[in-house]
Amino acid sequence: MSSLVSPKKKRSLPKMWMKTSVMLGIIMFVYQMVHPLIRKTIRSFILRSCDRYIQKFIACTNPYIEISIDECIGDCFRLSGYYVAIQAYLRPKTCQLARKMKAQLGRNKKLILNMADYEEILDEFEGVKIWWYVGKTITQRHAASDFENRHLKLQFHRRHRELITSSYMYHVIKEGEAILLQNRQRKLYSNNKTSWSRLVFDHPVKFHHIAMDPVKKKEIIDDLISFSNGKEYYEEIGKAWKRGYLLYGPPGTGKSSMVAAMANLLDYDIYDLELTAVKDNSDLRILMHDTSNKSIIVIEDIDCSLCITNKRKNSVGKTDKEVVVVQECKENKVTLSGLLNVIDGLWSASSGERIIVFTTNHIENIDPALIRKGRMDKHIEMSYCCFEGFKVLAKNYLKLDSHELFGTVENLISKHQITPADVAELLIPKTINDDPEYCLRNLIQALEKAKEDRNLIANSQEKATAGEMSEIANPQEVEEKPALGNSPEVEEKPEVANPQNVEEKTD
Ligand SMILES: Nc1ncnc2c1ncn2[C@@H]1O[C@H](COP(=O)(O)OP(=O)(O)OP(=O)(O)O)[C@@H](O)[C@H]1O
Ligand SMILES: [Mg+2]
Repeated sequence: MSSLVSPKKKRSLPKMWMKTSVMLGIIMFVYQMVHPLIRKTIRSFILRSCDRYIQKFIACTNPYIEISIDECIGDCFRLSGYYVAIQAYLRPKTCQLARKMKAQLGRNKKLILNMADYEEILDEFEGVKIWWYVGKTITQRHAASDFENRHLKLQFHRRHRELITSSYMYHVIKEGEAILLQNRQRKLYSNNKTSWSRLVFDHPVKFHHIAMDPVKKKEIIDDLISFSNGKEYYEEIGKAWKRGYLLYGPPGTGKSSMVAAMANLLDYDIYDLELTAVKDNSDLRILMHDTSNKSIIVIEDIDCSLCITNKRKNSVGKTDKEVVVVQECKENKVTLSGLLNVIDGLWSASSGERIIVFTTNHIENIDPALIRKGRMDKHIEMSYCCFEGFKVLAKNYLKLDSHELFGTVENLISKHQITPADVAELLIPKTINDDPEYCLRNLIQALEKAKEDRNLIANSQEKATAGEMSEIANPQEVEEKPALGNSPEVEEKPEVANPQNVEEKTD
């Protein structure tokens, strides 16, 4: 072999290497000498051109398509709703399949597991395999800090492009959002002048705790459920997806409890709007527009809230309480028309499902404009405790479905007005020795006392009316009374009342 290579060529090889090395050395030296910025540009140009060719090469040989979803949007401060929903959708599979996971503390200190960075899991949809992968890119946001922006990437074969883009992606987001909704921590918002502060809403009351006529209760539940499922229906009839409820009745009949039960049934937040804290109509508008979908906006005791009721406007013959309200009205500039405008504006401006609830002890004091159908679609009377309501409370508080004393309770409760709040209070065992029978007897005693009180009142009323009647029936007696001379006022009256008497005297 060695005889085939000429000695001249043998000598020129090391020479060539030397030349090339020198050339490379010079290039490297010049490259090092140029401005770092130019260096960076050259480097990224080379990388980009390589990357393009690499991508082209991969595209020719790789039949898989990728879609990526960023964790943050825009300015990197806002979490992408899609990302969170997809994470929720993948969570059950993550727990089953992922080898590396990240743990977070969620609602009620529940552990939430998500895929760790660079982890991959497999999903299947209508027999098609889809790979999900978590990646991240690091961007320099400030000189001092780098920002990690994660993304979820899904990979699938190009022959399933149509299925994935038109069905699978929607399926994932819909499922994910449903999971999020189920697990979300609901909020109770309360307002100051222009903003809301929030607390975790964790009221345990459900509809089965509410003591009321079961037929009426079912009607309300059906109404709420058909409202919450009625997106398409509301669209079809061209009506905003909103519903207004007016709850009225004496104190302690369960109006506030009903609002909490509604929120629990529909899984909504509650905005407890205190109108007396709001300065004027424009602040009210700000507050109302700052409420979110899937929420109940409740204005408690609407008749006492502001100068927006009939009674407050015509405040002749005011009671002390009313005087206070009228004084407040002068300072407070939220008006009835302002409230109506804001409610109607909110109805037309927002697209999601919302409920507004007014509660009152005095429906007769509310301006009809405020509660007309269309604004307050359903008027619900919360009334005194009936026997069916008592049974609900007995079941809740005493775990009793029946008892020999139920008959007595039924007999008494149908004749005497007692609020569910009072019944509930009487049925709660106060000491460890208070057995159900003791509590029932307490209730019976209270009902019997109410019966006696009512009889007493009725008797005294009867006497009073009998007295009045006899006064009207026998007017002479009335005239004669002054003659009895029992009071100084009566003594003076005849002289003024009967000028003839005076004349007679002078005669
Ligand atoms: N219908 C009811 N069913 C079950 N519990 C009730 C009912 N009504 C009242 N209660 C009990 O009484 C308490 C007070 O009731 P709630 O605050 O709901 O009454 P309200 O009608 O809103 O009174 P107010 O008009 O004074 O605001 C509740 O916490 C609950 O324990
Ligand atoms: Mg209340």
